[in-house]
Amino acid sequence: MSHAWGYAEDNGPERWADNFPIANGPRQSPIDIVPGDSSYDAGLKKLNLKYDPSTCLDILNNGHSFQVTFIDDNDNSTLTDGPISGIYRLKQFHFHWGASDDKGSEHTVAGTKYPAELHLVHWNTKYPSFGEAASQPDGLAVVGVFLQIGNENASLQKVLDAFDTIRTKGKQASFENFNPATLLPSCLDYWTYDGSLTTPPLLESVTWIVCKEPISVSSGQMAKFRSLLFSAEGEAECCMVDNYRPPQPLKGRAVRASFQ
Ligand SMILES: NS(=O)(=O)c1ccc2c(c1)[C@H]1CCC[C@H]1[C@@H](c1ccccc1Cl)N2
Ligand SMILES: [Zn+2]
Repeated sequence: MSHAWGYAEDNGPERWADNFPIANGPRQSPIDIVPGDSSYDAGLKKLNLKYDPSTCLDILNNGHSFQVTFIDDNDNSTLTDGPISGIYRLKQFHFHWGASDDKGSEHTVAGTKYPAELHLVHWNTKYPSFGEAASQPDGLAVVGVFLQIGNENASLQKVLDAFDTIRTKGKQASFENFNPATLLPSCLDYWTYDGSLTTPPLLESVTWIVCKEPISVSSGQMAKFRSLLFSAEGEAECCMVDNYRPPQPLKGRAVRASFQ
């Protein structure tokens, strides 16, 4: 029985290929985005993100990160336009972060790491469910937003205030009436490329949409992220930090920019 994947020495990103050979596939994520190598595409539309706070359901410590999950049986919270066609529904958002402010993001920009990265996960409604979409090359669209150290982020604080109820793996609590649009930067310029989930099962089904402009997070708020645990209640405590995969080979993929 293979032990579960994680981010430790014995089950981390360098070992994922043992159980998930697609880890060495042609369209793996994240990547290092080199702005000078990206090509401006005038055909790329502006992102159209329409989120209804009443679709916000709960918050969960899934043992790899924490996620806020949304009701996705209707088109009340969607992503349209941008680099995609059709309607993609918001399923969940989650973050990746480091043990210190000098690392934590999954994507990097010309080698620069941010202390954290937000992922808003959407699935293509041409497929019957998230699970079905996750196995299709055009099934998912994830909007990535970098966090940089600065002023306290009041919107993010609403999420962090729920952490005491989900400190350990498997803990879940109701989390309602939150508008994830309040976590987006004011400028929605983006880079886009074809990639994958950044954790097992590493499915190559993601259109990545990475915002150029970061949002702010205070050092105190970053400390709150690091108060979560990978471990379940009653297990030896293991701080939830460094839950990021490093950049993967581009393998000839184009990275397009929505801005000049
Ligand atoms: N970092 S990321 O944005 O590339 C990302 C986005 C969505 C999902 C994942 C990672 C991983 C995380 C745990 C489960 C798996 C996936 C999933 C969840 C439940 C059922 C199936 C699957 Cl594939 N959801
Ligand atoms: Zn993620």
